[in-house]
Amino acid sequence: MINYPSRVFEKVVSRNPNEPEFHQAVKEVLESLEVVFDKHPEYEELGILERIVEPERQIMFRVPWVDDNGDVQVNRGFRIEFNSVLGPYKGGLRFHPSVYDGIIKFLGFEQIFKNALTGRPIGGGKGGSDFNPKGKSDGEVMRFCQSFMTELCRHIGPNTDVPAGDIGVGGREIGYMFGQYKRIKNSFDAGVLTGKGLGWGGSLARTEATGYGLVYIVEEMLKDNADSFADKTVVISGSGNVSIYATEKVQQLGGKVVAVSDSGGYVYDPEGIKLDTVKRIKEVERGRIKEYVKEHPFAEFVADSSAIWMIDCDIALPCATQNELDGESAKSLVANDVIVVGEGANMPCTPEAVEILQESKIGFIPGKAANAGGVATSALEMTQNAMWDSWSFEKVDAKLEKIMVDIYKIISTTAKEYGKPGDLVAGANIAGFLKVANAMINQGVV
Ligand SMILES: NC(=O)C1=CN([C@@H]2O[C@H](COP(=O)(O)OP(=O)(O)OC[C@H]3O[C@@H](n4cnc5c(N)ncnc54)[C@H](O)[C@@H]3O)[C@@H](O)[C@H]2O)C=CC1
Ligand SMILES: O=C(O)CCC(=O)C(=O)O
Repeated sequence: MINYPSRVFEKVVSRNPNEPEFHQAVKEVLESLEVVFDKHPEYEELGILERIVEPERQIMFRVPWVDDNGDVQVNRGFRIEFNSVLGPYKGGLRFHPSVYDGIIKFLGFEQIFKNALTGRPIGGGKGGSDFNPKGKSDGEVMRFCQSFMTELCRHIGPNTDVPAGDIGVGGREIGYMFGQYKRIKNSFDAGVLTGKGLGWGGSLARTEATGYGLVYIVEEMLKDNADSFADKTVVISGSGNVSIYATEKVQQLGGKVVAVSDSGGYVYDPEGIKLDTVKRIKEVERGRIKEYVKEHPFAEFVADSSAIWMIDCDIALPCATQNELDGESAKSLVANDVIVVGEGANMPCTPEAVEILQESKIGFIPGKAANAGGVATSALEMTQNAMWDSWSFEKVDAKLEKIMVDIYKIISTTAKEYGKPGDLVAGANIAGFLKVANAMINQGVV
């Protein structure tokens, strides 16, 4: 007879057809949990898995807006409120043309366990739209965000569901959405969104948090092996929020980042990436990374973003998007004697890549632990909002660092306890699951 997680997985596939990313995320978690059910038959008796894979609520809505030519455009909006057993639904909004319910569902599912690992009282959710902000004017982005929030505001609130940014959603978009929420509700509910501007309820260090947090947890793993980032050569994909601030922290710790990318390709700068240039191109001009080589003649641009993993390095940090690092890329990292891969993005490594990296004994930290610093700092922003207070950068950063060190300890200890020492995928999935499952038992069948 097939075991409990496999039976639940089969049902997930048949009830959610054509959603391969969601299947991938669920499969990885359920496979890790097989060892848990031998010790805890009560989870099966209470249908914990059947409930955990089913979102509490899924919202899909029309987002009509008018472009600069006066033409009406229609996009799809999504919010998937996955699990609120630990606190209000919490997770970002992604604006990208690839968005459909399968992507939002995989991200929302990951968010449940990630948020549990942070130790903060936050449930899991995610949302977004197939709107493509690339090439849109500020006015178009504003009108889109206002229309998106006109519907979303019915479903969110500081104690209900608290969205934030993700791919394609940064400070500008959060500002437009907050303005529209406040206008409709006639209420300055600072805690309804995180990633806000510093002058109106945002937290210092939230912008930096995901990238910094990633580097803190990787540094902790290196420390466990009597090593550090100093003098390490590092490759970081993407050149958005997570990548930029991971690069900044690696550089502060004495490492050399030699390559970053966007969906058009990567730049390789053997002298070390000049972060000021990347910040200007991406954060101010909203341009393409290939512009970098115009200013730095020793750098090279290669119009193939996936080839970034062929570059010789010590540490690889995928910080762009799901499934960006496949089996071939993993083989190349192994051949180049990489020592650690830390996932800054959500599910950036394919299952085949994870298997290859783990079999080769490369230190591997999965996204739900490695990129948890962003949402953890969002929770710190919610705390400050609830207290009508704002903390210094140093205070928030110190809390973030401690949260990341604690996550590393929890996931490595849990992996050992369940007979899988060094397997941080299992450690993260099991530790996150136990916290959520036990709270679900306490709260009854709801
Ligand atoms: N922003 C946050 O606080 C958090 C983000 N994440 C995850 O980190 C990843 C990146 O998110 P952000 O930096 O916030 O988004 P962003 O929109 O600021 O940046 C995304 C970057 O990835 C690049 N990109 C997209 N597809 C690519 C590809 N195939 N190859 C190379 N580059 C590609 C884009 O050009 C852009 O530079 C996503 O997986 C997101 O879910 C995870 C935790 C928190
Ligand atoms: O800060 C947040 O709530 C969102 C973070 C996020 O979307 C993520 O962890 O993937």
